[in-house]
Amino acid sequence: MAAINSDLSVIGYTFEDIQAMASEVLKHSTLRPKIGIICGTGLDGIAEAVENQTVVSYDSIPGFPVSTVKGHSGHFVFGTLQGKAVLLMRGRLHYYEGYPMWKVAMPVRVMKAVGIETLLVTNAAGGLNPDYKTGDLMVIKDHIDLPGLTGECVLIGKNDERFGPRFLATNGTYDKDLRQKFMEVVAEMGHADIIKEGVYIMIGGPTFSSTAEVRVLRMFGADAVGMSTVPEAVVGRHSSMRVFGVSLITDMVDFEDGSQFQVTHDDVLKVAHQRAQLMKKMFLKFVQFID
Ligand SMILES: O=P(O)(O)O[C@H]1O[C@H](CO)[C@@H](O)[C@H]1O
Ligand SMILES: Nc1nc2[nH]cnc2c(=O)[nH]1
Repeated sequence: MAAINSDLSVIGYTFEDIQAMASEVLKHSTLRPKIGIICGTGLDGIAEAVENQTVVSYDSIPGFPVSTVKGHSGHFVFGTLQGKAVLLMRGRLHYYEGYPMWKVAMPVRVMKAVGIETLLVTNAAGGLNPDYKTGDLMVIKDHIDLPGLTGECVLIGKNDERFGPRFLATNGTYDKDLRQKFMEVVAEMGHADIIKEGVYIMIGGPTFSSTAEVRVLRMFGADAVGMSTVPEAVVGRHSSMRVFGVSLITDMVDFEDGSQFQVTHDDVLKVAHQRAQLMKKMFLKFVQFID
């Protein structure tokens, strides 16, 4: 593998680095999945449903970063869901862990090189829309890339056209058919009451938002806030993948000055675990409809 970042005119991993990592991952399985799933904080229950599992630890892949956050275990899982080959990431990378933005989403390029065409992303998020409740699911219809708007877009740096175009349109990032199908699946399962569709805003973290910040995020038109997903979705689209995202609302953010409620990561994990089984069932049904 080429030395990572040895050429300072290149920000990030070269095309050859990514191909080498994908070859390393592919050595572990004869499956050739076209569906990739990134599990959000505490949301890797779906991995339990994967049959014929092969696990590939991130630290066994030369040059691959490791996840450092509780609730993100740090490996790929190959296997089948309802007979369909899938590749799961149990553990994502976050900007606040200290990784530069281009590194946060590099696993999506590895997934693309492995053959993934449809990327399903989950996350835990704080509810900003006052109509939402803890435990609701929000299908992401659009996002606000707050780091991107302030100069930390995931695509900053020299662009290799083999990854995708220099300039990327990000309207329509979240595939309309997939969104509709997920909503239908959830409604058929009798859970129409907990499913919403809304706008996800990414903040850098790791601080949860102050009350004044929450007001700004709401003014921007966001329905849920979190610290991930957007770089992955943008790189997914840059790689011509179909992208779908869903947020589990793990807490309602504090709208009132002087509120005593202060969310913790353990609160987030608790709600994620409470919803794990239901989300697993939803994904089992949903993947049946993905080509
Ligand atoms: O976005 P995921 O990885 O699901 O995790 C969310 O939960 C963590 C905070 O508890 C943050 O990392 C936030 O982004
Ligand atoms: N309030 C809040 N809750 C979350 N749950 C998961 N991520 C977040 C976040 O960024 N803010």
